[in-house]
This record gives sequence, structure tokens and C-alpha cells, in this order.
Amino acid sequence: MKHTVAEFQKMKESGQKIAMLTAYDYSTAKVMDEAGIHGILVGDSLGMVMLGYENTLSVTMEDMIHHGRAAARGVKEALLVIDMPFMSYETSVRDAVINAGRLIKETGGHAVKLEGGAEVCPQIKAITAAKIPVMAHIGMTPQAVHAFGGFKVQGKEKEAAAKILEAAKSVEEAGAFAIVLECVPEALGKAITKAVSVPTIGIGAGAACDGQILVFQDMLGMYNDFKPKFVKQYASLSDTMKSAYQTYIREVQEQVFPSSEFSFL
Ligand SMILES: Nc1nc(=O)c2c([nH]1)NC[C@@H]1CN(c3ccc(C(=O)N[C@@H](CCC(=O)O)C(=O)O)cc3)CN21
Ligand SMILES: CC(C)C(=O)C(=O)O
Ligand SMILES: [Mg+2]
Repeated sequence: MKHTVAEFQKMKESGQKIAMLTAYDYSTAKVMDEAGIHGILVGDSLGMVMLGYENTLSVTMEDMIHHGRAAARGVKEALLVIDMPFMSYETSVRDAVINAGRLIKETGGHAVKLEGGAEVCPQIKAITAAKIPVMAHIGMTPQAVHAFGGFKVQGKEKEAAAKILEAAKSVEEAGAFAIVLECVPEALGKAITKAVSVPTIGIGAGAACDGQILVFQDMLGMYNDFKPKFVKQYASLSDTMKSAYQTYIREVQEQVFPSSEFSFL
């Protein structure tokens, strides 16, 4: 079954939880899609997990298009969302529509995601009017890392929580089809999920959200630069990969590999 924006809405209404993961390439997206994932995000987190930057600010439109088209080739059923990189939508409504259009035209993705609340509502309205579905992203928005002074949980104080709730209502009003809620207290995740009619997709926002998203390297245990509290490791691939590499190195040195089985006779 093809997963669509309309289906995400129905899933919220029927209480069926939405599962999303990030992917940045063909093979990874293909396996996830075959596993039955509902949505795949080509996140600008690729700057950190694929490119080794310390935050997401250096990621370019070209990076997003390069990885977006690769992931798109592996997707048959999932809803494919592409992140708008830092400074591709803040500068003007016109820039936002042009760049959202490029992401869709040049990748084959189905929707775009951008970070922010009321300040990006004109952009959300205009992109939506151009028939491109927009996923909003509020709470701890990583592109604001310097404004926040680090990747810190947001909305702990009463007034800060009220502001994030207002941001959720304003992006819904602007036409966002879903809202990513990142790193906020569980109670705020629950309050926002109740207050808006579109699905909320949480990452470190508690169990009440309508769906969840994780960075795939985090959930597979193959990214170890840091481990946020919200990350559950469903595998320990770094360990598995390291030991496979070590076995290979030893077998090459000891001339165990390649045996005749792996040679053309
Ligand atoms: N690998 C990876 N996973 C992610 O979830 C992720 C990225 N990269 N890159 C983009 C953003 C950055 N994110 C982050 C990065 C660090 C924390 C973190 O260390 N959080 C602390 C909370 C600090 C506090 O108490 O305020 C934690 O302990 O979880 C959280 C989210 C989420 N996104
Ligand atoms: C963590 C998710 C929500 C994201 O924006 C990303 O991967 O870039
Ligand atoms: Mg992102």
C-alpha cells in the first residue's frame, strides 16, 4: 500500500501510530520500504551522520538533492519527505517556493519539511499553495543550534511550552500536513498532539505523539559521536561492522581470503 499524506491524517484519526525513519541512500531506503515503514525522511541530519559535520548548518540544496534522489530510487510505498536545508527558505517566500520545487522536481520526493513556527508560516502557506505538502518541525529545531546554545531540550518552562504550543497551532493553520516535535517534555508532546488535528511525529517528545521518527544510524547503533536520551538502539551495528572488518583484514593478511570459492578458475 502506498503511504500518503491523506493516510497519515487517517492514521491519527484512527489512533494507528505512524513509524518514520531517516534514510539518505538507495540501499537503506529500499530495505526500510520493504520492511513496511510508513514514512522516510531524507533529513539534513545527513550533514552529521553521512558527511561528518558537527551540525546541520553547512548542508546545501545540492547535498539534499544528491541524497534525496538516491533515497527516492529505493522507495516504492513509503511517503518520502525531504528536509529544506538551512537558509533555503528563511530568506523569502519566493526562495522557499523555488527551493521546495527544486527538491520535489529533482528528487522525486513527495513532501518537504522545514523548521520553525509563526515566522515561517508565510513560507508554509505558499509552498502548500504550490501543491507541495509541507511537514513542519518545531521544538528543538537543530538549524537554530546557535540560537539555542546547543542541542538542548526546549519548552521546559511554562512560557516556553506555551510558545511551542502556539507554534504548533500556527503551522497547522498555515497548512502543514504533519508536525515534527523534537526534544520537548512528554507532557508538552501530549498537549500539542491533542491541540492540533494534524499528526504529530515525535523525536524525544514522548509516547503520546501520533508517530515517531529516529535517525536510522542511531537506532541501528552505528553512530556513536553522541547518543541522545531518546535513542533506542535496536541493533549494535558498529560492533558487528567492526568485527567483520577485522575478520576481513586478518583473512587477507593470512591469505584465507580469497579461497578458490571466490576466484575465477
Ligand atoms: N545522529 C543524529 N541523531 C539525531 O537525532 C539528530 C542528528 N544526528 N542531527 C540533527 C539533530 C540533532 N539532534 C540532537 C543532537 C543532540 C541531542 C542531545 O544530545 N540531547 C541531550 C539533551 C540535552 C539537554 O538536556 O537539554 C540528551 O541527553 O538527549 C539531541 C538531539 C537530533 N538530530
Ligand atoms: C531528526 C529529524 C526530524 C530531522 O529533521 C533530520 O533527520 O534531519
Ligand atoms: Mg532535519
